Amino acid sequence: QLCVCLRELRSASLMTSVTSVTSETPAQAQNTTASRRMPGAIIIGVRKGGTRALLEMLNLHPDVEVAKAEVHYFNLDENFRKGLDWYRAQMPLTLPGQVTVEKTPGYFTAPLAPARMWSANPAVKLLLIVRDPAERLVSDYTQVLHNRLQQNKPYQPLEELLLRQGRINPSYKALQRSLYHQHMARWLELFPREQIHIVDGEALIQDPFPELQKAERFLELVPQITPDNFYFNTTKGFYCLLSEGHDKCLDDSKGRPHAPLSNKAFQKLCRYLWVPNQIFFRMVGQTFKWC
Ligand SMILES: Nc1ncnc2c1ncn2[C@@H]1O[C@H](COP(=O)(O)OS(=O)(=O)O)[C@@H](OP(=O)(O)O)[C@H]1O
Repeated sequence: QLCVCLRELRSASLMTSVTSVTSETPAQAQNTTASRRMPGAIIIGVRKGGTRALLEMLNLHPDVEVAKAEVHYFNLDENFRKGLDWYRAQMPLTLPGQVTVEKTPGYFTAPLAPARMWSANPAVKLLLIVRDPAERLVSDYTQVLHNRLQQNKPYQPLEELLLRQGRINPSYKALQRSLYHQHMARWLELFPREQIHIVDGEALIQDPFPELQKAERFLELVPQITPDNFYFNTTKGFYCLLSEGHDKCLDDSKGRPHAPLSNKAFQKLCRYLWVPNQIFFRMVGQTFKWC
């Protein structure tokens, strides 16, 4: 009930600290004080990896409250300058014992994000959802293309950006974001490996429940999410969420048809990514079935 109440408070954007009205002693009342707390866990990336799905799925747990919008605190200087009080104010109301989770996929590739996050809270738990980096690149391009089309801006075909004189163009930004080992190395300089939980993005699409069970364990939550929280929506082509009689699918920006890329160019990309992927697998002690 408190959880439902909190959700209402959050959507009404009320004050930063609210005490429930009961006939408790001040100490008991303090225990039910809802306030905006620093995140106990952050989904740091990867962009287009399934970060929104993971956040919404974690939010099924009654002891998890999530920041609905991406906060971009540790990656954008203009937000970072606003300080930790500003950051905390972006968080949802929670009760003691609940875990606050935020997701900003831009953190993973931002050079300064690991050190900034470490100084804010070296004990914060990190979640990284990964996906085949070749597919991720195409999805990344598709999103940029969609935004440019909406703003009537010119755009280049993917193949033109990805290839220069028939070879993979290493300065293409979306390709750099897919070199997971380079970014991961920076996080592992500061955070111990066991403080970073890696979620398999493809597995989350195929069958979300087992991935959520692992995430619950990592976050030391009492298991509460069940297979009944998910159903496959044939129209959407993805699993959607069921909770307290409500169902929720992610919006149409998730699962868009990907921009075209010739099979030949895609194979070149896969070959290019093979070594970086092997380095990443070794670095994290986990392997994935990527192209
Ligand atoms: N259940 C469910 N419903 C819809 N979409 C799902 C789901 N699970 C994972 N995905 C995949 O999430 C991909 C988008 O990833 P992100 O949310 O990380 O994107 S973003 O970086 O925040 O823009 C999105 O990628 P694309 O298919 O390339 O659009 C989806 O494949």
